[in-house]
Amino acid sequence: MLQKYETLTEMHKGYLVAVIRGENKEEAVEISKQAYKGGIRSLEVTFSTPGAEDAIAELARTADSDMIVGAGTVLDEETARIAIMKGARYIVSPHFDGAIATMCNRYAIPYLPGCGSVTEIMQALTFGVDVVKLFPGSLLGPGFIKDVKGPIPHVQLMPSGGVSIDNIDKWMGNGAFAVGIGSALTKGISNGDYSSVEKVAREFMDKLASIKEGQA
Ligand SMILES: O=C(O)C(=O)C[C@H](O)[C@H](O)COP(=O)(O)O
Repeated sequence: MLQKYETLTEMHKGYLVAVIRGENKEEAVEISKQAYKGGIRSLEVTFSTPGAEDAIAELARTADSDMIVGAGTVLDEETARIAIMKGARYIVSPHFDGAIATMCNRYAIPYLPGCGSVTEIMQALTFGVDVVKLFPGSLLGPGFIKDVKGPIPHVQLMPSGGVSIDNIDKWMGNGAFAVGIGSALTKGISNGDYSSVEKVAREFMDKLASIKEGQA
């Protein structure tokens, strides 16, 4: 299978995408490692982190084979190219940008652009996007997915923004492809102690397992 589709398949299977926003490269790497220890395989290192490209390079270099390192908050195609060259396996942005889509297509890297309307979603699909990020998820709400999948059943949507342990079942129940989790994962960090990230990641993993069990 083309690596692009392996990446998306793994993201769907793992279901949780950790959105990593650090004060610096070291913090981004530490949060990523803790999230991975807690069971989350997909790590989206955001470019709001100074030195994000170095964090991506380090994680991609040392990654266990099942770690999927991607780049988030990618605002332009130049940043997308840097991230891809450093080893990012997917690119996420808060908005849709045709130039980023074109750059990602050139390297067969999945692009997950943030969209908040059906027009934006259709524009993204037209540019070859396979999975659209719903952003901000907290404003759109889980029902948005079901509503959009009425007229556009083939669309794959990954909400990000406001996803928590208390609403993940609703996102899943409405057909989300995967979910992005940022602040819920890092809110317990205090005084350089990052162990809370592993703990919260485990709680998300447990919650996911119990939702899946309930569905079976
Ligand atoms: O900028 C991007 O490309 C993003 O991926 C934005 C993130 O999805 C949200 O910032 C995460 O939101 P919270 O989980 O509420 O912290």
